[in-house]
Amino acid sequence: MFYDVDLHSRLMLGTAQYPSPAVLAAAIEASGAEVITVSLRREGAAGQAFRDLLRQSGRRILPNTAGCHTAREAVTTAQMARELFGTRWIKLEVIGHADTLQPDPFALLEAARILCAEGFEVFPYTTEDLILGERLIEAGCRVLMPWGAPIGSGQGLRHEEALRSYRAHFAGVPVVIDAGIGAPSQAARAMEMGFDAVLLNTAVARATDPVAMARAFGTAIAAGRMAFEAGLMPRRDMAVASTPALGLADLGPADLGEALA
Ligand SMILES: CC(=O)[C@@H](O)[C@H](O)COP(=O)(O)O
Repeated sequence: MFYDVDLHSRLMLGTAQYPSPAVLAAAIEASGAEVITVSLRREGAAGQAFRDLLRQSGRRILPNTAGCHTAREAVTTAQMARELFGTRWIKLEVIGHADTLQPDPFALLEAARILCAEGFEVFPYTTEDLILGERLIEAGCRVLMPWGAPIGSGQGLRHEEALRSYRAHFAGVPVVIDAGIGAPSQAARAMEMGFDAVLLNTAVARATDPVAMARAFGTAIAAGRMAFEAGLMPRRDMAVASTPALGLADLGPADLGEALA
């Protein structure tokens, strides 16, 4: 449940950097994603044609504030997005660092407070910091989106242990891994760890065949979730024989002699 919306697909797909609008449309279709995210600043919600393409996809649109560097910019962009797309959903990105594209935690929290108070349903792109997560919840966010790795890096779950703690700490909150996912196996891993969804863009848009890659991600994410729900076996440090010893002949020295006679 993401702000009282139940989704079947746990993949949220970005719409930037595709080789053509036709490939984007086909990738959305192949992915099975029910939520697509669009950047107002990067695409400039790029004209009517692009918006029409997104609407025709029939998917729920999650506008995002990618490219914003201050709380003020992000708030204004969110307000524009609400007008343009007629949605209260907003993926809130406030970038603090040009190299790492990592979130600015202070500006993020400031913007989240303002937007939640204005009735927005905020999906905050955040680090895996637990205290920041708590403050975002206090501000009114009902979803958290920690990064897997820096945007566009394809590194996967860079701080897996921290993300594991994050998942456990916010057990009752929908948590989406956002950014840095490079391969379907990494997305499946996130799902196996119990995250609620994965948001990604570059790995599909920049694939040699974006449509096939979108399908691969959709399948991997569904499989990862299925594995989580099936209950993964505990990881062990030592070997444990998988074949039961029960019922095996107990060939002591005497029996052995007989058997060989
Ligand atoms: C599309 C979008 O919202 C990005 O800012 C997002 O965080 C995706 O990151 P990747 O491109 O690394 O998947």
